[in-house]
Amino acid sequence: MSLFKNIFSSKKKESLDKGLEKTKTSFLSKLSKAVAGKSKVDDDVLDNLEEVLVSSDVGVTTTLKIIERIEARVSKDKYMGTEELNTILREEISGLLSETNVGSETEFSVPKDKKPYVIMVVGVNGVGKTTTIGKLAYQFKKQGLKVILGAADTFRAAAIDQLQVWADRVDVPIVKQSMGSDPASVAFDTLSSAVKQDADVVIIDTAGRLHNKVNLMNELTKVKRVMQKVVDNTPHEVMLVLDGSTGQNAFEQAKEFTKATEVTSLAVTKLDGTAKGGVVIGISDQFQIPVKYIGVGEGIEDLQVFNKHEFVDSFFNV
Ligand SMILES: Nc1nc2c(ncn2[C@@H]2O[C@H](COP(=O)(O)OP(=O)(O)OP(=O)(O)O)[C@@H](O)[C@H]2O)c(=O)[nH]1
Repeated sequence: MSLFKNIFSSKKKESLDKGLEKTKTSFLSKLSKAVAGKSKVDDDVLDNLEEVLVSSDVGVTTTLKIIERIEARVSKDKYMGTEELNTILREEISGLLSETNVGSETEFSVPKDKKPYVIMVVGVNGVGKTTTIGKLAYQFKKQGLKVILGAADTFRAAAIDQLQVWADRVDVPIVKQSMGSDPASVAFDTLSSAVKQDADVVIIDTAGRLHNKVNLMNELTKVKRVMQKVVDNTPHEVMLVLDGSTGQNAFEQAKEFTKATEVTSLAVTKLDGTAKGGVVIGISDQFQIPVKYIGVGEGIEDLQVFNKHEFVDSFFNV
């Protein structure tokens, strides 16, 4: 590995460790309480562990899966000391994440055979959608790719303004219209402009009003249909942004959005500043949709490509 890559990975690790600090501290302290005074993993310890995982936002279904696996190991090995629990939990969570086809990437990238590569971003207000688009544009631009943003969240003027702020910050072009205009028309203009300018990546912000699912579904369907008039088979990626700090709410939003449109990737934001980072484990396990990115801070560099091995390492390394 080159020196540059080494420096980069250690910076990434540092920022991931820092981002997951609250989740980790809370999780490990609950875990040590769960085994306090016990030398062997028994039914009581497993019950406590179940509570720890559920209260760490791993989600009930995924928690039960993990508990069942540990139970099976305990009954096979006959004896398991509580001091081994951390290692065993780490192995089981790693194993669980390895079974899904997610989180093996380590670098920001877009397929080279799709130009422009079109990402449509969905998610409710306030989850960090605009920030994630800005951070992503920054990463792609850093690689020398030509990026264009489309402000198709025309429902609120603030959404357009915020995207403009990020476009200025990253220094990439943005296509926008006035508030209230047709999002599909903005998407059309953005793609046309991308084709004309020979852009590599297009990121389209859309409104995510969940209070009326039928409207949302119709709107997203229309945006997609209109995009396809300009570039075949677009969007190539529909990315749902979820706020990790909302824990179980993020699960609910994932369920609702996947009903309204075909979501192909997830970004989980605000993992720093929350103890609910376990949500990434549950979401990765339960939705057959890759968590591609995680937000670990408000800064422009604070978006990471989600890698399950790095995540589990950071989670369990004390
Ligand atoms: N700590 C932290 N804050 C974040 C992260 N991602 C976004 N935020 C903050 O979350 C707030 C909302 O982010 P926006 O990007 O404006 O959210 P949005 O989903 O576009 O919401 P609207 O603009 O209201 O539609 C901002 O204050 C961001 O700085 C993250 O990974 N960590």
